[in-house]
Amino acid sequence: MMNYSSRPPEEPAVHAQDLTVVRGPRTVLRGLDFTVPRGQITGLLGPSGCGKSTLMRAVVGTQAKVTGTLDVLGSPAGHPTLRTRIGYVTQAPSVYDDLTVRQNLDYFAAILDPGRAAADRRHENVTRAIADVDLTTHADALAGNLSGGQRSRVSLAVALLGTPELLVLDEPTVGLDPVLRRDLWQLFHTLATERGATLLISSHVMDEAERCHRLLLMRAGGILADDTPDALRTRTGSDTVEAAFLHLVDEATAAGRTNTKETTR
Ligand SMILES: Nc1ncnc2c1ncn2[C@@H]1O[C@H](COP(=O)(O)OP(=O)(O)OP(=O)(O)O)[C@@H](O)[C@H]1O
Repeated sequence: MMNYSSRPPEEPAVHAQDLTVVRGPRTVLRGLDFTVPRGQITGLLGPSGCGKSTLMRAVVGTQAKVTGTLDVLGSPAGHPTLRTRIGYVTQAPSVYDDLTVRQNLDYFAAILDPGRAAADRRHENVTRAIADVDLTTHADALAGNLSGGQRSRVSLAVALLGTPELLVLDEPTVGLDPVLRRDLWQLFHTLATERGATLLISSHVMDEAERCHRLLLMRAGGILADDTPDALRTRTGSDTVEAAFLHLVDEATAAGRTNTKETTR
């Protein structure tokens, strides 16, 4: 179990101020301010191309041309000490097709926790991670013979190996059937409530927003809202987060029109 006793309770897992990212000729994220609280699930939602993956890459330290402030678990994003404290799952499953599920995990476990003395601990961690993602009955199957959803779950199991404090998951439920999606969201809640992990999860499926403790709603490289699902619904007088999002988009578009009129006057 992780020990958080030395950090102040109010310190967020992620703190961004004026976060800006340029990719190629484009400014993809424009001066974002937000925080991600510890021990909760924060959903990062918005339409395709709005900058969700870029924001996640910045948080895990793999994105170039990042300016502004971006602190992660008390250190600047990308700091070497963060490598073992963050689990990151990209949209493309990163598994070796010619290895079984268990062999894939054994391989990554050996990198994280090397040496003969750690063999028993590695075995335990690998078995737990495989069970966490519900692949115990497929542990000896070649990854190349698994379905797309099963391969994504192997990637997730790899990210769970080191018991990370912060899990950054880029669209982890894409292509999964409703039962698996529900089971994965149950796992995410268990990781937050029982293991104290912080989860930052992107999705463009609005019904998944209802399962998050907090939401960062994004649009066109900006943050449209940073609130709880309940507060968003109440503030916009909407029944669902999807309706709240559309309301906020209309509001932002109308405000943009007003600004344009004002500046062209
Ligand atoms: N290498 C690049 N050079 C220039 N622009 C890029 C590059 N990679 C991504 N972009 C642009 O940056 C923007 C944000 O991309 P990003 O992948 O972060 O969006 P996203 O919200 O994660 O989308 P999706 O939900 O489809 O994965 C997009 O408009 C994309 O076209």
